Amino acid sequence: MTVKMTRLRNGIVIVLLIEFVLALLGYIFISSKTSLVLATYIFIKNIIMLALIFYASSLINENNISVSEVLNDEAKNAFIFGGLGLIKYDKNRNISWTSDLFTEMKINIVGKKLLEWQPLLASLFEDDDIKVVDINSRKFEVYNSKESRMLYLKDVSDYIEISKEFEDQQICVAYITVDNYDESIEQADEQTAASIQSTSRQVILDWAKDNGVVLKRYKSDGYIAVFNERTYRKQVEDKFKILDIFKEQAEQLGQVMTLSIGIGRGSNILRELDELAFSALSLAYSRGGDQATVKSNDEPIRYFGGNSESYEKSNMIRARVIAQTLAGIIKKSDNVLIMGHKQSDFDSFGASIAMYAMCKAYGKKTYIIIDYDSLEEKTKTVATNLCDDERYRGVFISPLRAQELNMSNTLLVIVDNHKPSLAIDSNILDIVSNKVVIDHHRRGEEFVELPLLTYLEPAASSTVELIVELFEYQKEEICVTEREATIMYTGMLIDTNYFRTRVGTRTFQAAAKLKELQANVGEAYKYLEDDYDTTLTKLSITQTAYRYGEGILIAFGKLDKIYSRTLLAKAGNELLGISGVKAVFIVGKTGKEEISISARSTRDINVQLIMEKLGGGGHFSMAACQLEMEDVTRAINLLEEAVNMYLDERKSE
Ligand SMILES: Nc1ncnc2c1ncn2[C@@H]1O[C@H](COP(=O)(O)O[C@H]2[C@@H](O)[C@H](n3cnc4c(N)ncnc43)O[C@@H]2COP(=O)(O)O)[C@@H](O)[C@H]1O
Ligand SMILES: [Mn+2]
Repeated sequence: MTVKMTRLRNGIVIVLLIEFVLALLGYIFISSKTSLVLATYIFIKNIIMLALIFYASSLINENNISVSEVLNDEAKNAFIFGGLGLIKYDKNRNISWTSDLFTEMKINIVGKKLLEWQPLLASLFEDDDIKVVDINSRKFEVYNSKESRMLYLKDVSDYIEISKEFEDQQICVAYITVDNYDESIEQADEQTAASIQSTSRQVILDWAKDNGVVLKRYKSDGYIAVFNERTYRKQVEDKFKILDIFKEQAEQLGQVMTLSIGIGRGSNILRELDELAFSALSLAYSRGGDQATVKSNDEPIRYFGGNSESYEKSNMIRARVIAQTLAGIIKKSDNVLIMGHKQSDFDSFGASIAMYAMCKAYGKKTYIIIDYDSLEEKTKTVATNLCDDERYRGVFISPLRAQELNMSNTLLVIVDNHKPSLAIDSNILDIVSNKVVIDHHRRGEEFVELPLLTYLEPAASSTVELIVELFEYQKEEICVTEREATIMYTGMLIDTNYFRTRVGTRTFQAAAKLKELQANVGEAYKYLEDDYDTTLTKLSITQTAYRYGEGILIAFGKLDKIYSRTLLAKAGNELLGISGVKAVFIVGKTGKEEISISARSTRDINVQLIMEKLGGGGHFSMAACQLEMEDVTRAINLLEEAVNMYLDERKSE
């Protein structure tokens, strides 16, 4: 209602009241029948009139009026100029009035249902305070005043465009390196080497030119690139197809070369972008290369690619440098603690034994941290027997005992894992400051804090392989008994699925070295033999296998039976032996509220990426995850979704 109308209404009300008071006074002073009738008549008439006046004013309050009537013409123009609009709706959310902006935009929505016109506004009636919607190709920010049933609209198209442009122009820095470049050149004849150099360079230069990337080569196989967010987003949409283009071109030259890309983004400080990009590149390396890893200040790390299994680097320079650095660190330490992963298996335990032998060669007091309650069943049998060996008196200690030792100049060597959550005891990681990590898993986000030395080699078959290789470069003679060599050999058997997967020439060299150290191969196989009942249980799982897509099998355990993770892994190994099978997933209960999935694959499918989608990890062809739930069927559904997602992502690459 306008101010004038309110004043008029109030004036009429006062007149009616005065009329009634006068009639009442007339009756009091005259006291005649006529004055009584008149006073009663005026009373009833005025009551009716007051009711009508208040009803009419409430109707006026609800009904259509223009901004110009409420305010004045200048305010109306100001609203239109400022891109401000108002929409009034009734209790049924029907639009009862719109401000002049809508007339200007030739939009007539009075009488329409608000949410039929703009369904996105529904959230304004729930939690959201403000929503941005498209109206006639312009963007409007809308606020809902529920009390007055009024929507306030503000045209924010220009602001959104400028802010998008600002975001698009943010700088990203990338390090791009060619994996296996030096090795390929070294082994090639002159002509092929020239083609390798020119082709690899040209592919990267073409990509940079097509995408408006500033590129500078800073070493024979490394480039630094600068581009903006718009270009980065395009790469994300294309799923970094430069990775595949490069790989294909290398294949045409008969070479195994891929790209590793580390990108830093999400900061205005160039130095910070450089640091993010460099650490993203290290992450790409430690995950096996052939991928782009993106690090930003405010978003989780993103990975793209990673579709080839890491291939072995033929030169051993890195192993030699690591061996010498490690020897130096051991010599400087007073004593050494060695720790594998929870549910230690033969690789974790074998690697601990191998590390123990190396530290003893340098005369250091050395302990192996062991948790008998969390040892893989067969490893437990072997570890318990080893305790009786004179050489191992007092060597195996519990995590609690390890925490009690004097830690002033202690070295902690973490083997076969690098995530604190997977370590036998994560508290020790906080107590000991001098740490070394030796592992063959692809690096995940979680990592031991500030190690003195990290030897992470995802191309290696096992951690045993990595440590046995280091033996070669030690100045002191390393003494290993037949039994120790056999345990280490068993670790290699487990992690290579009996030399079927992830084996390279270095794997066989390490196996040969163990044989030289008198490893008993027959005994190693015996360590892994299953009894009759276990074999039947394993068969009961493999029998459930069903096809899920081409070359993929999913099998599962009984819904109410609890299995060991090893058993699931074994069932997976069995199924992978079937011809035409590219990947297998075994789902089973491993605790009251824990379901584990063990995944195995050939070179075609990266099961690590699939398991990562479910919070797990591992390697390209051997991975797993644990889900906190009771229902096996639900876990299978989640697994199928993760497989679909992975296949869709690959299809679109
Ligand atoms: N939550 C996780 N996050 C990251 N990575 C994970 C997680 N859970 C598991 N992983 C890694 O995934 C692979 C595969 O694990 P798996 O359980 O399927 O297989 C391991 C053992 O269960 C299995 N194994 C141990 N003993 C035997 C045996 N006697 N016979 C057959 N199989 C056996 O071998 C796998 C050993 O893997 P390793 O620890 O890497 O040496 C694995 O890398 C997990 O670390
Ligand atoms: Mn291992």
